[in-house]
Amino acid sequence: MPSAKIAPSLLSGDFANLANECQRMLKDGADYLHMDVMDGHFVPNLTIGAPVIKSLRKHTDAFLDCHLMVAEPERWVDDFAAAGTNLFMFHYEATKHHEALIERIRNHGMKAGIAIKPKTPVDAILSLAGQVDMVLVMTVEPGFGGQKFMVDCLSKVRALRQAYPDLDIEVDGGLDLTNIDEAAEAGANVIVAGTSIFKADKPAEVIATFRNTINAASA
Ligand SMILES: O=C(CO)[C@@H](O)[C@H](O)COP(=O)(O)O
Repeated sequence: MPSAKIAPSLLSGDFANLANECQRMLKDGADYLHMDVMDGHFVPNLTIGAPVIKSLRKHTDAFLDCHLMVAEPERWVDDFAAAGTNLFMFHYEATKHHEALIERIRNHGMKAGIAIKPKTPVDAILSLAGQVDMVLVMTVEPGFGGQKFMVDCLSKVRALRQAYPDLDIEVDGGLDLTNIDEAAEAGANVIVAGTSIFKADKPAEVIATFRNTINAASA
């Protein structure tokens, strides 16, 4: 399995101080910055859009892992590419035109990712997973930080890892020091975490433990 990448979710950071929060996470060892984009339709919450990514890009060269929890993700490819997004992660449930969207994202110079909600079976994306740079298995219902980790979702990670030994498989939602072992054992290598990193006394130690646990499982 590929090496660990730890992606703090800025949803748990201070939105009024976003550039500094990103720098803080990078200094503490983050590999990616996970940006949660919510439209109030696909999920019952509203966060940021491409203008914020564009502003942030002026402050950092870091890998921006943008998770679009939006209806009609096709509408936003141009804007997010122009804003400086590295990876455009869309939801399987949000479109019927998966392959065309993957191609369009790539043609705009971004990496492409596909995400599934907890109730979506893994079979829905088993073949599509071979066409993307990263798959995201949600381990909470998308929309809010601070929810309880849904351990049952790890069976989907196991199935994906078995089918794709070299794929980046991301998990997101409720990840913390009590469940990172299970996520690692299932085969996840990209860890998104908001609450457990931002609320920690020493975020750098949490990030390091996540990384060591994933890398130990893949050794
Ligand atoms: O996409 C989402 C929620 O929809 C996540 O990225 C959360 O922001 C993760 O936060 P924690 O569950 O780790 O607090």
